[in-house]
Amino acid sequence: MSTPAPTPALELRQLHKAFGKTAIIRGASLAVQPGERVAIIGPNGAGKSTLFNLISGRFAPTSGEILLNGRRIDGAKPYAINRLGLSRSFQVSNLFTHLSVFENLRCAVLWSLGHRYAFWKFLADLDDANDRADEIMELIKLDKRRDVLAVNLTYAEARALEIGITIAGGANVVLLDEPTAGMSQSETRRFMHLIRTVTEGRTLLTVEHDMGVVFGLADKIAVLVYGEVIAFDTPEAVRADARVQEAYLGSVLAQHGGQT
Ligand SMILES: Nc1ncnc2c1ncn2[C@@H]1O[C@H](COP(=O)(O)OP(=O)(O)OP(=O)(O)O)[C@@H](O)[C@H]1O
Repeated sequence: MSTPAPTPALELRQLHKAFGKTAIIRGASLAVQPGERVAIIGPNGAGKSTLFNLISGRFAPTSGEILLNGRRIDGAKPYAINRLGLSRSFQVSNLFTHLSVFENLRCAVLWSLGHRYAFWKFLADLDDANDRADEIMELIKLDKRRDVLAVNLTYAEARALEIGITIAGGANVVLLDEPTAGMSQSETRRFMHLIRTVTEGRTLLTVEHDMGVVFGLADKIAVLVYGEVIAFDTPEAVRADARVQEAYLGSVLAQHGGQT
């Protein structure tokens, strides 16, 4: 008897999204297994951000299904999806700039515990939240910057804090939108290592334009072209896929002098 296939951590089934009469996502399907790191790539305007907005609940799909750990979430509100274990990176500008690194993390932990309304529970959980904030701070390597206000962090540090906040609630599916955008090459290399550490044991979905990051980080790559997933496979298989070469990757590799 064969063992049943595991429930995907995240599954898209024939997802469609139109803005007015313009179809942007056109039957996208994808099944991401628990613990996989997946990069979504594709030409400008292919619908990558729209897909993230659908998964995280910012937009409701026109049709199709989204399942998180086997449970339908399409059309659910972002906070409800977050409570079910999916977290999306916030932009740096969403940090509390005049709180310290530690305070930002503690706020995120407390928010995820759902104690923003009950003050007595808030106090009881403060110790736990402090411990958890300390743990995350070590994980994102900002423990030496504990009391620095977010406004005074370097760009890369702020992005690390953003990722810390993203995982503060213990989400098992993490969406990162261009995590290394705006970083130097050496910062990018360090940051890839940090993303690996922080997402260990979690499922990661990332939109990324930097092919070095894509091929260095992802277990699998999903290629989105005109709102459809035209390939979903290992980096080696995607690189060798003739349709991908033709639709997208050929031109990207040419721009990068064939380097990935
Ligand atoms: N809220 C919206 N209303 C109308 N059109 C939208 C909306 N959001 C996105 N679009 C359109 O959907 C298309 C896909 O945009 P999207 O940002 O998802 O692509 P992308 O693959 O993330 O592109 P890029 O790589 O350039 O960031 C674009 O033509 C965009 O103008």
